Amino acid sequence: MESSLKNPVIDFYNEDKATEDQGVTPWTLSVASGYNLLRDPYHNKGLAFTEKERDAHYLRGLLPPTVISQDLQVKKLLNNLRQYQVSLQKYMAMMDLQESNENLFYKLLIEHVEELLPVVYTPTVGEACQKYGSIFRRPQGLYISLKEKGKILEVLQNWPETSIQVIVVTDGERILGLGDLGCQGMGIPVGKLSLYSALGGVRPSACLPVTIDAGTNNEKLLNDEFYIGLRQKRVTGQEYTELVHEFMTAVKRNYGEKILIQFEDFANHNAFDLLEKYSKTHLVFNDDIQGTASVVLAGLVAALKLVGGTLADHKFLFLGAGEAGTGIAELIALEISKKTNTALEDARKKIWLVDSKGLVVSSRKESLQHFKQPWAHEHEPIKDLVSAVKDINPTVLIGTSGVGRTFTKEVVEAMAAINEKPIILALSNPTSQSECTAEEAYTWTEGRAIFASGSPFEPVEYKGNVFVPGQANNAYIFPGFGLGLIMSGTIRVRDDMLLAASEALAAQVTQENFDKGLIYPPFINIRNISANIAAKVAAKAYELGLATRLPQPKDLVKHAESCMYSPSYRSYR
Ligand SMILES: NC(=O)C1=CN([C@@H]2O[C@H](COP(=O)(O)OP(=O)(O)OC[C@H]3O[C@@H](n4cnc5c(N)ncnc54)[C@H](OP(=O)(O)O)[C@@H]3O)[C@@H](O)[C@H]2O)C=CC1
Ligand SMILES: CC(=O)C(=O)O
Ligand SMILES: [Mg+2]
Repeated sequence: MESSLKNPVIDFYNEDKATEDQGVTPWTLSVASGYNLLRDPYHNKGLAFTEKERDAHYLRGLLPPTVISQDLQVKKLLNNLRQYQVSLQKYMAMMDLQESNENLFYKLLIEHVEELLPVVYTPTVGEACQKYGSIFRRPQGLYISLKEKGKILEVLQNWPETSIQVIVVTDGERILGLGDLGCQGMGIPVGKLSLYSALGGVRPSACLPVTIDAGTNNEKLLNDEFYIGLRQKRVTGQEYTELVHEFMTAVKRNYGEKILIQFEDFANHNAFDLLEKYSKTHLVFNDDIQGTASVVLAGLVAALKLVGGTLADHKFLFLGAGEAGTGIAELIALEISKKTNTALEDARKKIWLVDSKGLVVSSRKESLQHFKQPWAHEHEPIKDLVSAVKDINPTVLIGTSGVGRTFTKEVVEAMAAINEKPIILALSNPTSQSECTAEEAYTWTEGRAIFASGSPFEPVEYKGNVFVPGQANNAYIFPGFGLGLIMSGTIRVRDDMLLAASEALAAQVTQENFDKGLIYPPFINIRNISANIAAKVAAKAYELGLATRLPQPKDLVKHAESCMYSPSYRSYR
């Protein structure tokens, strides 16, 4: 990748802002041209180069004579993608496009987000990570392994872009509900950052995917000849801590105080501690703990319109007491506590969690990990979920176990027996790990469930009615949340910002959505939704005195929209 990357010759995205915010030179005389221009994914337009551009940039003869519009390119690519029967082939075609013509990739993704989200994100990204070694073509992010220990700052400087605003980092130990995929977890930061740009409008060149390779305990990968990571067991303790700390320190040193770092798909034995440790010194958030919490709270608040009552009137039961489960539980409790002016401990009493050993109860407290302890209420032990449902009588059942088909017919029927409109959220990803399918949820509740899942399901026909399941995925939150932090120059994340994001998302659910039983707005409006989320998050940051970009813009929604990356081609002078 040559210098043209850093010195675009185009009417650069939001030039004035880019200059002011990131110190980028907006105009430069260094011109990528000819063959190199066609090989430069950031400036390539393929057949859309105009006659004048072909003359000016030495492209004559390098392209066939026809000139087509970007819209026609999108149409052609969509037609081509639809020919593939296998999702992974679609994924690879999308990755090839991203690596050959970035603007076209984003235009296609933005304009057909509902069709293509399952391709670049869950569920297909899960399979892509499992097979990442076999399908690996070109690096899409930075690999920081134990081999780089002691020189991580230099490694960061190898990345061709300098004005990075957001990093998504994983160590690959808990990739979706697929377990430890080691270095091949890279598909997740790459996918998440594609959504930062497509859904949240963060400039693609400001995004950096990172995978920390501290080894893997996945024997299958260790024995796989195509595995791309270190062939050793994971390091733990001091060695792991030092590696991550060196990375965190180098990132701040290289990119400054306002660089946003999103932790993604770390195992829970590291995730909570890293969040706690670095939230004091860095702009960090954990998507699985906090982003998920914000999206689920939004869905539940919206669902109140369908089921009635306040959040405090409901009772919540989780299958899975890890990052997602306890993260969501805590934000629900916080919201209830704030809204009803009650103590957090009392609000927590409305929430129950089941882990692999059964209901989390006080008699287990000594042996529980610290993040489960606030949920260890007084109750006799219960081993299985059906008994827990029958005993606790929840109005809301949330799956965050990472284990598929754990909401059995008996469990769902028990929910339906207790509730007129049971709220059932099967959040585990990818589709194979979903606690139940949409069809099961609607059939077993005779069409009464309010259902959403982490990975998408098709609409279901049941007794002549069509039920449209929602997608409860943190993808609704993190792109807009990140945009809000970046555009306001915020330096720390606070729970109140997550609540603000949640409120903004819930407010985007329309009567038309409710009439279809939906508790989330469709993804088709996501850029508008993200602008609203960004505005609320930024407003909260200004209110808390954590935003550094002053003065505060008067209309934050308009400001968010004006900051958003557009994938339309610019004309090359
Ligand atoms: N929809 C969305 O936006 C998101 C979805 N997720 C999904 O949520 C799932 C869990 O992620 P995360 O919370 O980070 O994972 P964790 O590993 O932190 O937590 C998993 C929890 O599930 C429990 N568990 C595992 N197996 C069973 C079982 N058979 N019965 C009951 N409980 C069980 C574990 O129990 P124990 O503690 O005893 O081991 C643990 O408490 C993943 O599939 C992930 O893809 C995550 C983030 C966002
Ligand atoms: C969606 C997501 O972040 C997860 O499943 O881990
Ligand atoms: Mg995740």
